[in-house]
Amino acid sequence: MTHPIIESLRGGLVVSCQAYPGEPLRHPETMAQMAQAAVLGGAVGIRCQGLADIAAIKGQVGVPVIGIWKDGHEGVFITPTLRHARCCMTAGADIIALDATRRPRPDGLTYAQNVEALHSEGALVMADCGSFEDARMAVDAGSDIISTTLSGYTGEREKTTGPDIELLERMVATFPHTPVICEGRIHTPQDLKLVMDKGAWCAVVGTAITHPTTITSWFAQQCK
Ligand SMILES: CC(=O)N[C@H](C=O)[C@@H](O)[C@H](O)[C@H](O)COP(=O)(O)O
Repeated sequence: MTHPIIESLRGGLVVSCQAYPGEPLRHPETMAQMAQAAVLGGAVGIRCQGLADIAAIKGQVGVPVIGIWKDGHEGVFITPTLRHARCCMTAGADIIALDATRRPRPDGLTYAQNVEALHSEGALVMADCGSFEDARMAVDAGSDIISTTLSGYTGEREKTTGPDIELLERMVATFPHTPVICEGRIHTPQDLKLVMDKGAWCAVVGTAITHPTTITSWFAQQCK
């Protein structure tokens, strides 16, 4: 049976609210306000980064929160170790998203060992995959959700202009018993409709909703 928290995301839009060190919106309260605004617009879940943001957002919204902790910029950096994952749990995340590539992890544990430990502690795990082979590994490891998050960022898949539809379709067709989230480069409502039509359990949109600097640049480029 699908866990009620995952069931509540089915068919809906999850909004990723993230701002990075040095960026003007980098403040937990600002991200919590962003998350509240997204929920008012119809988001069924929020994805967010960093312990302070997870806690601030959990304090303000009733929808499930997918928590990550990005540490570093190279190799495995999305919730790279079991320690990072446990901290996300403690901060209040309902679902912990982890890098689910087949690359070595900084603490020497395998992805499967992370899932096993987190499940024994009551967490739900979302696998951020960069390829079909990652998705297979993540399903074999017992992930609660698999996603296309890292497609185009790990060298295994070309970085498509929009979402990686080909990978999404293959994951949906091959793993019918594991919810597949489409995440990454969904930039328009039309992109979102397409990924839902292709069988995504739900979709995560970040930049196109919550990163005004990038959105502004899309418009500004048209003035040059
Ligand atoms: C690759 C990576 O680090 N992705 C991150 C994962 O949390 C975020 O930077 C993205 O904003 C998120 O995946 C949503 O994608 P998009 O912003 O394209 O809608």
